[in-house]
Amino acid sequence: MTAVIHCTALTKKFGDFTALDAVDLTVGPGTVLGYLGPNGAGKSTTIRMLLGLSTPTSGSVRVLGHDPARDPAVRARIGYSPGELRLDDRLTVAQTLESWSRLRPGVDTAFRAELVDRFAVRLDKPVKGLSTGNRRKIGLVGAFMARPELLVLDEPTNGLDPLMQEVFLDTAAEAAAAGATILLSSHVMSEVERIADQVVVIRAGRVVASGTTQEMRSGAPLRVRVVFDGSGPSASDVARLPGAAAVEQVAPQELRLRWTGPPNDLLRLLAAHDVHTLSLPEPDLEDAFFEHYRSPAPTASSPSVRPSASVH
Ligand SMILES: Nc1ncnc2c1ncn2[C@@H]1O[C@H](COP(=O)(O)OP(=O)(O)OP(=O)(O)O)[C@@H](O)[C@H]1O
Repeated sequence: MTAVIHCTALTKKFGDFTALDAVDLTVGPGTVLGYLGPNGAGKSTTIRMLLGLSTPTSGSVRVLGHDPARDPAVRARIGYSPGELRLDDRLTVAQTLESWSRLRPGVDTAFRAELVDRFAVRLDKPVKGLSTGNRRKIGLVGAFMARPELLVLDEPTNGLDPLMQEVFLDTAAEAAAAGATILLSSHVMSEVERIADQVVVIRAGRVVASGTTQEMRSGAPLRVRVVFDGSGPSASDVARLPGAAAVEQVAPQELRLRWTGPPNDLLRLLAAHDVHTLSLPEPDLEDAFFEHYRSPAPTASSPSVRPSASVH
């Protein structure tokens, strides 16, 4: 099966600065990929190369089997919602959507009208002076309206109110159900968790983790809270266990800590005491994500957790 996105050792330098460093990324058809990373991680840099808007310093990028910089026709098969949408300020919203529709084949005008309705877009407004959220909504209608094979969405909910975020998630889920491949760059874990099958986390231009949302969650530390009847183990005893981190004695009979891995050693230690309450909630993707923020930035000698990302 041909990958929809296939990047090999993708590298982008701006002068001496390496914004993206040998990223391998393979996204199979029909996959919804959450592409996550803190500010400046390299998400938009990757996206611009996927669209042929910028060329790699080294490495290769293939989108729908083509090199997007050499074969710009492939752009017509991609629905793109940029992080910052540039619009022609002389046009109205209706004229903007009409001009985009003329540029690309396959726009279903009935579906476009439905999207305008869903996203509560005011067609008669001049684009000049539109709010960030309203600009975002136009960009999303433009991305979805031709039912493209690949949707590349750069922080699509930035500036949207909660109702519109829901509309976006429903529309993206509908496109995915119809077989579209989606690359969703985001800071918002909850939305990624709702629709992504796979997650890739980049940081300082490198892939630091990748896997299914479930795998990401299971690799995340548990936030443990334990309250004892009587005395418990000392914080230093708990901190000596290899899975423990950030152990805090928050009250004479209460400990809080983060735990990574199977909790057997911890349970054995706790069982020697009289435990009143033990709370060990299921980690969520937010925890997994912030774990990658907290760990030291990757360097050449300490590469990523799983340095390449292959998701199908
Ligand atoms: N044209 C450019 N010239 C110089 N540096 C650039 C250029 N474009 C991006 N960078 C730098 O490359 C790094 C990655 O930027 P990028 O916009 O890809 O990050 P991002 O993950 O999309 O971040 P954000 O979430 O803030 O949008 C940043 O340090 C940025 O300052």
